[in-house]
Amino acid sequence: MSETQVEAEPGAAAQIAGDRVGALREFARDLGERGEELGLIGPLEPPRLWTRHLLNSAILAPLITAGSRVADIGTGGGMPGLVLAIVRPDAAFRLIEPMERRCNWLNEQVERLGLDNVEVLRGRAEEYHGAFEVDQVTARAVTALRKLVPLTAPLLRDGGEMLFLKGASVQNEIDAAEKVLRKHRVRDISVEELGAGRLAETTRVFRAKIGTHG
Ligand SMILES: C[S@@+](CC[C@H](N)C(=O)[O-])C[C@H]1O[C@@H](n2cnc3c(N)ncnc32)[C@H](O)[C@@H]1O
Repeated sequence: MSETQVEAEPGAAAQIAGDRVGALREFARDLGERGEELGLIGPLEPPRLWTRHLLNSAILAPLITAGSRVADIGTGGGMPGLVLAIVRPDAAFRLIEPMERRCNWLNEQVERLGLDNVEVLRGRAEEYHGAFEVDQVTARAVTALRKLVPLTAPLLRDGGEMLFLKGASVQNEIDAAEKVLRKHRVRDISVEELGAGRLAETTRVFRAKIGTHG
């Protein structure tokens, strides 16, 4: 097993997670120790757990609105939904994940960390269309934008917001998604670079609203 990264940029972690940094560290420890064996992270990930996964997810926290109802799609081992739920106890998170083993892991962490703002829902995002409405939807590494928009837009209230962590080819994804963006009334699109001056690796977020209100 590879050695888990000693917390990179501890100053940044404390700054981003505030008084929740202890809980984030507990989660990091468990994910680093058991994540590979449980198939939650690849064998190359433990040495870059903080840089690539935890801080990369937590950096979205300031974009979560106080009191927001949030759905995270394809949470896997916890990124970004569980990390955000740890850092933002003032928002309510639904983590939607089809794989049973990953849901068991997420539920175990929710219990262990005493999180009362998280509900883990086993299934695919499309199974929850029409079941509830949220204010914000998040996702990382689930699918390309042209598929992600139809998966997530029906979960959002009119005026709700999409926050997707994306890689360097995000503009190509936006271009390829032109039709579905129009079909789902996605507006106010921006790509923001987060973490500049705080993290060694900055993160891109696709940010947009849907519908006509808000
Ligand atoms: C590559 S993993 C990424 C996991 C996590 N978001 C991360 O960044 O580490 C993709 C995850 O999306 C889930 N997934 C795939 N299709 C989905 C769908 N239609 N609805 C919800 N989750 C889905 C998979 O089960 C898997 O856990």
